[in-house]
Amino acid sequence: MSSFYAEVLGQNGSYKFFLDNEWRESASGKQLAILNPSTNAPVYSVQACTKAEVDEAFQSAKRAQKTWARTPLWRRAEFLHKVAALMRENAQPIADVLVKEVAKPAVDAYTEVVRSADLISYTAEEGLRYFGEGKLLASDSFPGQDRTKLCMASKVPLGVVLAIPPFNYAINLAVSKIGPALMAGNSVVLKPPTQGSVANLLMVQCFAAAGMPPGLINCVTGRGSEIGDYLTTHPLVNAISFTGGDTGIDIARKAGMVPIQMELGGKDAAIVCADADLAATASHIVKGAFSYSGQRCTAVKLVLVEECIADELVPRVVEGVKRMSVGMPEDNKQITPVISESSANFIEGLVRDAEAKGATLCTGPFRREGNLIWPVVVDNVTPDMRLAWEEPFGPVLPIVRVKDTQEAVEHVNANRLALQGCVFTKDIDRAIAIADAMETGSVQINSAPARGPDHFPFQGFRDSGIGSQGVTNSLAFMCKTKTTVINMPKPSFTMG
Ligand SMILES: NC(=O)C1=CN([C@@H]2O[C@H](COP(=O)(O)OP(=O)(O)OC[C@H]3O[C@@H](n4cnc5c(N)ncnc54)[C@H](OP(=O)(O)O)[C@@H]3O)[C@@H](O)[C@H]2O)C=CC1
Ligand SMILES: O=C(O)[C@H](O)COP(=O)(O)O
Repeated sequence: MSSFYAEVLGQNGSYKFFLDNEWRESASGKQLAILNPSTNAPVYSVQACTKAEVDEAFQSAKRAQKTWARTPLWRRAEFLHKVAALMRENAQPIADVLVKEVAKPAVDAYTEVVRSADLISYTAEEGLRYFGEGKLLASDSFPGQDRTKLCMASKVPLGVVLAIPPFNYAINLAVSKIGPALMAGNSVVLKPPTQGSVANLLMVQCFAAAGMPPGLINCVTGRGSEIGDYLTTHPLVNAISFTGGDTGIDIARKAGMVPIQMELGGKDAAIVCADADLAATASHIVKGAFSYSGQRCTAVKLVLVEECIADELVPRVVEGVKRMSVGMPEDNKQITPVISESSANFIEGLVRDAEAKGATLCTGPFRREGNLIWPVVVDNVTPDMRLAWEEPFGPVLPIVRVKDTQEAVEHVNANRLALQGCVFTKDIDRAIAIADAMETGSVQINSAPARGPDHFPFQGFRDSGIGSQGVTNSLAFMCKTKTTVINMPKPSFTMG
């Protein structure tokens, strides 16, 4: 690894954590092993930070925030542009680490880092406009009021933001929190996913090298199950931005009066109408379901197809899936090992449950070597099967044959998860009617679900989230409104 990262790695081969612009080893003396999903062997290790170090991280972030909030907006933007440039320069080493930590195909890992740099640049520009404007309200628009009060509504920072991203977009979902938080004048305590920690530490080095004031971002490493509660209930937390699974529901319950932004799991369904272009639909479904081996919150995790065309659609999907390459992320295969052995066991359990209850495995017998699972298309899934409702987060695509689109919509709306969905039809009126009836955060018409482009609003309903992301909505989350009212002795009308 280049000298750019010399300070990040300790002499004992373990990666350090970052506090007050210093790379440090934890006083715990304990390191966490990160297993390479492709081999299940340790590949890196990081510090298991102590509660005292978490306290220090928050205290230092609190100090830094006071100064940062007084830093002119254009300087905040200038800083973020420098970070983005450094991330582009260092995209390859960060991507190489992602390949080993989370088994993301090499090209996709690189794309994620570049996309993240672009997100930072966009946030800097959008933030300049967003925070550069406030509102002036006059009292006489309210019934019975004279024009004696002028109200200035401005956007002020929240304070210290706790950012917790998941493994699957460890860099992109870290910067989608950090960028808006910093533009708004907040400081950040970052708790990276354990698998994805080293990539996050290298990313933090890009912030440090861009001239970051001490404490503006502190990055503490450790297992969520060990230090998670301590972090999320810390008295110095002023906001939490979390992306992950159902853990987020527990965090939300405990958060109290702290503003939270939650992006949680999904069970994104593709509704296929009888009049859809089946070749294009099958191609969107295959890509949507199996990119990064289905480990995307926005992956197609269920197909609901009108039964009159199911026998035409399913073979096209299966044909596409059989063409996918399976193997190691370094070789840039499309299907790579899933994140962990326990995840692979969970995915296998869902498939076995469906098989035992009479579903059809269209891609042949279930095949798995370690964490590598060959892609599975499961047809004739029925509502009594777990696959009809649960999120596999793996390369498995369940297909439910429905009598009509009303049954499909009812199925979508009965799930506790409600992130995205999509509908395929040539009839735009029908597409709009179905999209309106689907009670999910987003609906794509004639394409698979996707988060990007990253400035689009992105939100989950029900157990899939609280609040909305996308650059502008995240900027809005990262601030609060403050009003200052000018009271005048008598009504005053401009130019009046
Ligand atoms: N809606 C969306 O935008 C997205 C949702 N997701 C969802 O995320 C899930 C997969 O990601 P995964 O990383 O496995 O999710 P997890 O919920 O397991 O972990 C997410 C993050 O939370 C941390 N964490 C774990 N326990 C706690 C705790 N008690 N308190 C605070 N933090 C904790 C993890 O750290 P550690 O790694 O140390 O356990 C990790 O950094 C899927 O359900 C997926 O759908 C993923 C991407 C986007
Ligand atoms: O959270 C996720 O899984 C990703 O943000 C999905 O992003 P994409 O849909 O643009 O791949």
